[in-house]
Order: sequence, then C-alpha cells, then structure tokens
Amino acid sequence: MLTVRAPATSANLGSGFDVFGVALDRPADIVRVEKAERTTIEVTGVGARYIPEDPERNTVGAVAEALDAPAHIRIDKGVRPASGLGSSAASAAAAAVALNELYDRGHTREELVPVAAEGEAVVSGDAHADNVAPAILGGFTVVTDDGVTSVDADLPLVACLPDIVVSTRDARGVVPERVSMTDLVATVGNAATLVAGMARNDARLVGRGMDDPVVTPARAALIDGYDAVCEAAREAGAHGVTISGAGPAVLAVCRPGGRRDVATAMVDAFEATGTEAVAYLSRVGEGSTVYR
Ligand SMILES: Nc1ncnc2c1ncn2[C@@H]1O[C@H](COP(=O)(O)OP(=O)(O)OP(=O)(O)O)[C@@H](O)[C@H]1O
Ligand SMILES: N[C@@H](CCO)C(=O)O
Repeated sequence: MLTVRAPATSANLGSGFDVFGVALDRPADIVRVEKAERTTIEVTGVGARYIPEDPERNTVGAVAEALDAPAHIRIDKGVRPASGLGSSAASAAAAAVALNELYDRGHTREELVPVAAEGEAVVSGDAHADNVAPAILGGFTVVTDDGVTSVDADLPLVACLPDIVVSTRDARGVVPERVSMTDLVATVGNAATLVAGMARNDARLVGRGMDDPVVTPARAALIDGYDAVCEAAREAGAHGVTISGAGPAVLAVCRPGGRRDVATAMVDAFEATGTEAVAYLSRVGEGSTVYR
C-alpha cells in the first residue's frame, strides 16, 4: 500500500483564469492505493456523501484509467467538494502520484499534470490543469498548452470558505465568451505584475496583480456577500482578494502577521449576510507528498 497527501489549491488568482494556481499548506486529501484487478473507490471524510465512488464519475477513476493502473483507492477527503479549493483536483493529483509509484510508470511530476487533469474533465467537462499542477508540484504554477512552469513562493494567505456550494460546471457557464481589448490589456498587465510579485515574494505586488475585470465580476453574483467580504478583507489589511478557483471560497493575500485579522473580518462579513464560513490561515505550500 502507498499513501499520498495532496494539498488544497487556489486556481486563477484573479488575472490568471485557467492558467495560475497556488498550493495551500492546508487542508489536504489523503489517498491510499493498493494494486487490484479492477479499480474500486472508497471515500471518507469531509463531504464524502456527495462524492461518487463509481470510477467513471470520480476524478481518481479517470487517473487510474489514464495510467492503466487498476487499484483499490481509498480517499480521505480533507478538502470539501465544490469549494473552489481544488477538491476534485487534490484527489486526482494524489492518485496520479500514487499510482505512478505503485506501478513504477516512471513519469516525472510534470508529466503527471496532464494525467491528473483527465480527472478534472470528469467533473467539469474540461481538462483544465490549474489546480492539479500546484497540487502535484507545489508553489505557484503557470499552466499553458506547452507545459507547466513552477515558482517557489512564500506568502501568507487566507482562504475563507462559506457554507454554500458552487459547482465548477455552473461557474464556467457564466464566464464571458469575449473580452474587449481594454480588458485584455488590463488583464495582461495584472497577470504580469502578479508573476513578478511571486518571483520576488512580494505580497503587495501579488495583491495588485489579482485584479481581474472579466471572469471575477461575472462570477461574483454566485457568491452571496462577495463584495462585502472583499471590502472587509482589504480594510483588515489584505493586499489582494479574489474568488478562489470557481468559488465559493475567497482567497486573500496578506501582509506578514496579518492573517488572523483578515480571516476574522472575512468570516464576520459572510456571517453578516447570514452565511456561516470557516477560514484557513495558510501559506504557499508543498505539492504531493508520498508516504510508504
Ligand atoms: N475525488 C473527488 N473529490 C472531490 N469531488 C469529486 C471527486 N470526484 C468527483 N467529484 C465531484 O466533483 C465535484 C466537485 O468538483 P468541483 O470542481 O465542482 O469543485 P472543487 O474541486 O472544490 O473546485 P475548484 O476546482 O473550483 O477549486 C462534486 O460534484 C463531486 O461529487
Ligand atoms: N480555472 C478553473 C478552476 C476551477 O476548477 C475555473 O475557474 O473554472
């Protein structure tokens, strides 16, 4: 038996829709694999009752199929499904790393990114890799059709998760099909600023680069209280705030020592709109870890 821990992740970071992602240091999924004649799946933990055990409908089933690695796969969920914290990706990433080792397939971590992305296609219809890349490699990642680039970064983060559900499939349905040249120029500028900030571990620059005039405004309506939560986080000292992945979690980049105030302000702002929320005090974290 082989065990792998894969972390929650936050995709997009505002200006990098379907491109940027960052590993959080918590929460995480734990996946255990054993060789078997055919793939079977058992799910326990947070939100387990909403997650199918049918290999055709679970992200890890698609990964086992892609690696031709049938196994009994036990998933202990730490990342709530439909959270915007890369729940489906955490399981897929852990399964890709675990089955690659179990069957000695010899793929590099970078090669496992598109394999794990096959799992994402099962749930949202698209094999986007912006959550699985940081869940496998750790740090801040940039995915394009040509591959993945990762940058080690060290920044204080808060991920605030309200007690509502937004499915990635629904959130992709409201993304505008076209952008104006003005919005394109603003987005490129912000994305470039964010990458420079990550390379320099500069939270202020990262926060500035998180602004996004296209996807985030279209999705904000799916999260009750989103504008108030952003305002509260900024007033409490956050350098930047945006929707985490497809939501409903909201990600804030903080100054050193500033996470607790930001977390409290975000939870209180959600609760003022009648929605309970939890906040994870986090940082940019590591990718998947193998335990033998
Ligand atoms: N191993 C898995 N873990 C979690 N969810 C899974 C898994 N396999 C299938 N699913 C399904 O995927 C859906 C959740 O995925 P979704 O992409 O909507 O949320 P997320 O992964 O938390 O968010 P995001 O990708 O925005 O960060 C649920 O319907 C769930 O049943
Ligand atoms: N980039 C994806 C992440 C969610 O899986 C989205 O925002 O739809």
